[in-house]
Amino acid sequence: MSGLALSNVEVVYDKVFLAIKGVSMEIKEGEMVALLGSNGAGKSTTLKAISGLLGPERGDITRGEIRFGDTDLRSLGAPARVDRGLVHVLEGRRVFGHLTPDENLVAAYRGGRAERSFEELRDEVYRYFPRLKERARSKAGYLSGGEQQMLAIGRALVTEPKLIMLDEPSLGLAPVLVAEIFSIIREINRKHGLTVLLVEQNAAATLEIVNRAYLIENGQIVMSGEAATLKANPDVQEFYLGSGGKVDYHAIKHYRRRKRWLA
Ligand SMILES: Nc1ncnc2c1ncn2[C@@H]1O[C@H](COP(=O)(O)OP(=O)(O)OP(=O)(O)O)[C@@H](O)[C@H]1O
Repeated sequence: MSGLALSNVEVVYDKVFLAIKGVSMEIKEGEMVALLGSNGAGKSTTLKAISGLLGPERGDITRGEIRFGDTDLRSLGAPARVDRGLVHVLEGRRVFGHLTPDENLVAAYRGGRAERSFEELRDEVYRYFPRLKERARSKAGYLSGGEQQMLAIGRALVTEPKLIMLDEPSLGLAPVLVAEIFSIIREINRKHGLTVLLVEQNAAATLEIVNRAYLIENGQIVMSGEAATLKANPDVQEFYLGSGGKVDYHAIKHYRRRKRWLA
């Protein structure tokens, strides 16, 4: 069972700053779901709450429940969550720059706790990302931004995940590369039934590939639904897809009112 459910989760940083205000979300096994929102909306905080990485940031879950299958995640540390099949690809392509792609993958392999051999998992990563195989002997620090993102995803894949969380994989990449990476993620989701939670600011590209999405603003989920329904929603078009026409400054009051309504 690899479904994920957040129920009424609240996260506080430094004991005072309420960053996540009662977030509830559900991602069923095999689904590909997005969490969309602008800068500072609370997307990364939500992912860190799920993967158990809030501690080093002085963040605490002060309310709510996070379940993965039938496990309550709050009782587990971050490494134990990876062992359960939950992996988080952090924002910013964290790879070891002084190591080759092969060595980066070895470093992520779970050794004695893994079910499959390293070679098998590595070859699978290279099948998905053939560009990485071509660069297998260069230092990861010299790879392009897109290749580093592929390697970061590859490192997550060798942990044998059931659910992968990706924090803004499109950040700073050219649209053609975003399309390539998104389509590979979609293929892994479809062929291997890997459950995916994709955090993005790039709503237009994301709504093309996910089944469903949640929209987050100021630490609260303001809307959710099937990707096609959201794409057709005029508010989503205006605020997230930038296709609502030119901003009319006479209408700004109306815009603010609708924005408040959405929140
Ligand atoms: N370690 C931290 N300590 C204090 N406040 C934090 C910390 N990390 C994030 N915040 C605050 O929590 C809020 C949510 O931030 P978060 O990084 O989750 O947003 P985000 O939606 O991922 O944004 P971005 O797309 O810019 O990464 C913001 O107001 C941010 O300033």
